[in-house]
Amino acid sequence: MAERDFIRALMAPLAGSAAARGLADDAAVWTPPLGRQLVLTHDTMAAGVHFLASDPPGDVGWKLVAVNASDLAAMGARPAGALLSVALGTGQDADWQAGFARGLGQALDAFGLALWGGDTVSGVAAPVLGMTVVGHVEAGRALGRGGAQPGDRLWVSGTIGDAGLGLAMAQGLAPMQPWLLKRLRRPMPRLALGAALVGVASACMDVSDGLLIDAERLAAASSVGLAIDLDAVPLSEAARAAGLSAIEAVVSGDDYELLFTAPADAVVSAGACCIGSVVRGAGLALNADGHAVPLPARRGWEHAL
Ligand SMILES: Nc1ncnc2c1ncn2[C@@H]1O[C@H](COP(=O)(O)OP(=O)(O)O)[C@@H](O)[C@H]1O
Ligand SMILES: Cc1ncc(C[n+]2csc(CCOP(=O)(O)OP(=O)(O)O)c2C)c(N)n1
Ligand SMILES: [Mg+2]
Ligand SMILES: [Mg+2]
Ligand SMILES: [Mg+2]
Repeated sequence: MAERDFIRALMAPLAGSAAARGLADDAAVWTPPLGRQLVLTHDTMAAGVHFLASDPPGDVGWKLVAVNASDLAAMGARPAGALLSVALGTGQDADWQAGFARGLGQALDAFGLALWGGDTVSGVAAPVLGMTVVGHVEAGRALGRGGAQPGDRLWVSGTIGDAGLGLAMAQGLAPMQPWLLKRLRRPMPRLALGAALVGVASACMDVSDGLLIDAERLAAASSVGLAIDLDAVPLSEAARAAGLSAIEAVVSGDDYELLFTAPADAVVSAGACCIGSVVRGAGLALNADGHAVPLPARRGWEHAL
């Protein structure tokens, strides 16, 4: 398919907002809501690194939107629009492209994002997808990683470790369980929770690389320590049945849950679990069954450059 046909046939139908101008101009033109601050983020997904080239293309499209929306959720932002970068190889034929567009469109709809534009290239050895998303918050109210105070409690949404098990399944290393595979391939960013945490959470981030490595980042940004009770880390029924332990769950990554702190007297919405507290000092202290647990050497995913 020619680049212009890809844009006309697959992308333009997803780009119905006035801001996108039918993808017929050189750029989008968007009017931000009065008095709101823009929140902007970008995440990349590369074949072999973030997904398998053999994954269903609709799932790849969904996940690209979801991981970006998750960073908006972490900031307490309301989603507005997205710019998409597509670099494809010969393995991504017309069927793959149509499937990708379908999953992408489903996620844009699900998370309230308009497709505003992007860029398309071919000829790369392995597909690489990038997305910039734009959201907005009430001015001065964006959440961040930096506000945790000693005495606050530490919370996490949903369940942790499901996607890591899903990855082992996708790689053929564990018996297939559709619900866990779905947790890897169709993550549900916690947009409603993030928005509800504005004015409640003292610090917030999403968990993409692993709960421990991400908690270390929150602790460092807030200049505090975090005491984490491994027994309190929420595991799904499916993960327990698969034999997952908490110490495995907290380093597995791809969770796209929210990790946040709030004052001890704050009313935290349902769907989150208290897993510890904010303390003076630095770094993480792990506990299980009332005993200190040494920090594992590998605490999550980090790209080596
Ligand atoms: N290549 C880059 N150039 C500029 N900023 C970057 C780059 N990579 C990451 N960042 C910024 O660094 C911060 C942390 O990025 P990252 O670890 O990717 O966050 P997340 O895990 O939430 O996606 C973000 O504010 C992001 O915008
Ligand atoms: C094929 C494959 N291998 C490994 C993983 C696991 N994985 C790779 S990178 C990563 C962390 C998230 O990616 P990153 O680029 O750091 O996203 P960000 O934290 O910036 O949102 C995880 C969990 C995967 N999802 N797919
Ligand atoms: Mg990122
Ligand atoms: Mg993030
Ligand atoms: Mg991210």
